[in-house]
Amino acid sequence: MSEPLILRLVASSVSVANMAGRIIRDILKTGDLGIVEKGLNDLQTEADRNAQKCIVSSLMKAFPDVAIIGEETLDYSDVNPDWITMDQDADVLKHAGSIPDDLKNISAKDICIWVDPLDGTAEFTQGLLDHVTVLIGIAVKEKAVAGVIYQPYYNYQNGPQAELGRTIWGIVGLGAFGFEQVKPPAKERIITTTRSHMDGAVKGAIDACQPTKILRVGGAGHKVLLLIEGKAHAYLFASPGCKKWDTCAPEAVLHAMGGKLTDVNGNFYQYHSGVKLRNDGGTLATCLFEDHPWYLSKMPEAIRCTLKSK
Ligand SMILES: Nc1ncnc2c1ncn2[C@@H]1O[C@H](COP(=O)(O)OS(=O)(=O)O)[C@@H](OP(=O)(O)O)[C@H]1O
Ligand SMILES: [Mg+2]
Ligand SMILES: [Mg+2]
Ligand SMILES: [Mg+2]
Repeated sequence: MSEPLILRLVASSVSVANMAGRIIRDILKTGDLGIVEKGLNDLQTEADRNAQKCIVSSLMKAFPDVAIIGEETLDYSDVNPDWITMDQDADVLKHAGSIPDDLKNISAKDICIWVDPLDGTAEFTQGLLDHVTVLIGIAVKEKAVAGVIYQPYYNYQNGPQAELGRTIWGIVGLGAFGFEQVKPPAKERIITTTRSHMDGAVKGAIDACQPTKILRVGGAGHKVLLLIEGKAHAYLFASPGCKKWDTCAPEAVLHAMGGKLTDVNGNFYQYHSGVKLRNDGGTLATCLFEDHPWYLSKMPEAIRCTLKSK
């Protein structure tokens, strides 16, 4: 009998995220990023385009009845056949006996896959390579239930011989894998936030939490990696900048390991295929779910009102 659909989706997503990571690294090696300005402070490179072509074409072929939404608007008529993979990661498939009951019998029509082929594009163009992640989030009905975060330049500080890349994945109710879970330092309050889009509201919300340290880094995926590895206590971005493809995979991985991601009013985002793309309510994520209410209680009233999710 074949493995449960949720596991096959995650196993395919892990394999295709690894291939997308190789595509990203190959483009950087050419030295020509093919940068297009989609809008103000909003870049797209050949790596974003080709990585998404690889991910969406592969997943569409493997799961033709599932909705897939990617960040980039693309023409899929010229996809390189070498970028289409039907591989399924064997280590993921080993978990077939531990799937939580509510995910055992999901239906393809209830699934939406959210793809950010390259999260941290600005940082990629600036050489801040560890900020880059490939994000594939899987939602069943409105809930983010599984996610893959592939970090293509993990280890790059260790020199040219170092093996690059790592895969983190999780399923809510099963667990999260591919990293060492470390609790954040008890006597500190480290908050990670945007490096590129700081404004009065973002700063006001952070200041209200009286952090001992602020880590300004790129990418929703990278910021959630800082949480799950205990390098930050909270990810706070009191701005409607993130989209559903930024938060679906990170939210699922975080929830799978005991953290929590909501808007700044404490509401969960919804991820069914008809939902609004923009996360109007901002982002508050904590690596320990029990810390979440404290951060919510510190949100200034004016910011909570402005960022009411619509
Ligand atoms: N309109 C608007 N207002 C405020 N902030 C915005 C806006 N659009 C994008 N952003 C922030 O820009 C960062 C990069 O966006 P993306 O994650 O969409 O980019 S990408 O995946 O790298 O292409 C990301 O912030 P970082 O957290 O610094 O990565 C987004 O939250
Ligand atoms: Mg982008
Ligand atoms: Mg993104
Ligand atoms: Mg992107």
